[in-house]
Amino acid sequence: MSRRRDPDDLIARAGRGDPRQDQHFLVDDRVLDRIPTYAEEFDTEHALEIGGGTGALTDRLLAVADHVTVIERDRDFARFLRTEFDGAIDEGRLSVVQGDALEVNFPAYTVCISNLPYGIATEVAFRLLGEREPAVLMFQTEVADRMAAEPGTSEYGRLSVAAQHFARVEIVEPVPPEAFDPQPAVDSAIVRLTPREPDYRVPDEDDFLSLVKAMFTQRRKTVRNAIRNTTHISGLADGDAVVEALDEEVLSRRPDALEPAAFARIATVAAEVQ
Ligand SMILES: C[S@@+](CC[C@H](N)C(=O)[O-])C[C@H]1O[C@@H](n2cnc3c(N)ncnc32)[C@H](O)[C@@H]1O
Repeated sequence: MSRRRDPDDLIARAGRGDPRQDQHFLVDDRVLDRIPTYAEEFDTEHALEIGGGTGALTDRLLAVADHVTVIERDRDFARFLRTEFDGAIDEGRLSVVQGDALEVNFPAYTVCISNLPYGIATEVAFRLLGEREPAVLMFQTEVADRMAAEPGTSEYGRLSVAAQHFARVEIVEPVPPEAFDPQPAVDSAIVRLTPREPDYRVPDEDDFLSLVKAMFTQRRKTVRNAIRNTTHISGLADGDAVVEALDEEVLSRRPDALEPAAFARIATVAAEVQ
């Protein structure tokens, strides 16, 4: 790779990040250089970056992608990115979108590679999962662990089921606070999401995710009670009918022990009896 921009130089010119705005900029060149390598097996024709900041990662993405779209909420950093990368913009290789990543439309990207703003990382993850495109994302470790968690663990929850439903989830690198400026109060980890078809079917994706969301509000109850108590969240018209149609084996388990396929089975039975 040719010489990339120095992250400390970028901060010196763009200004330091404000932690209250989720602005923790990567300053460790080795981590910055490694991030695109985790996407080597993916189509990097159009990379989406959420939260461009001073552009240290944008610079690395421009070295591997034909086109990069950066979404940055902060007006000053968005303006800085447009000036700093005016050459790439003139060549038609970079688009800078100033706005909130939870609100703006995503372009038709082929891979998302981002050091996410942690305050909205879980919501962004749900949004990205629905896009069914590959991703390499920096999260705080606690969120990365939840995505990769196995049934029966305290980290296992709605995010685990959704992530594993859409993708193979791999934690590819732990990243310490010292890699950032300013340093976050938490440890971080890079997660790779490789889209895949699950080995089970769901009748309707939205209904499945609503059911999972509902059941995890009662994660330590039995499945029987969780189904009955959460119809206002799951949208099930008749929770009792669903319970009656399910086997005792699943009804007596707890939602936090159910693998994604078991939630899919409940969603299938629910669709049949509604
Ligand atoms: C953790 S920093 C990463 C910056 C840069 N990519 C890097 O790696 O150094 C997150 C960036 O997301 C931006 N941001 C925060 N909330 C955002 C939102 N809702 N939508 C888009 N960008 C946001 C912040 O201004 C900040 O620049």
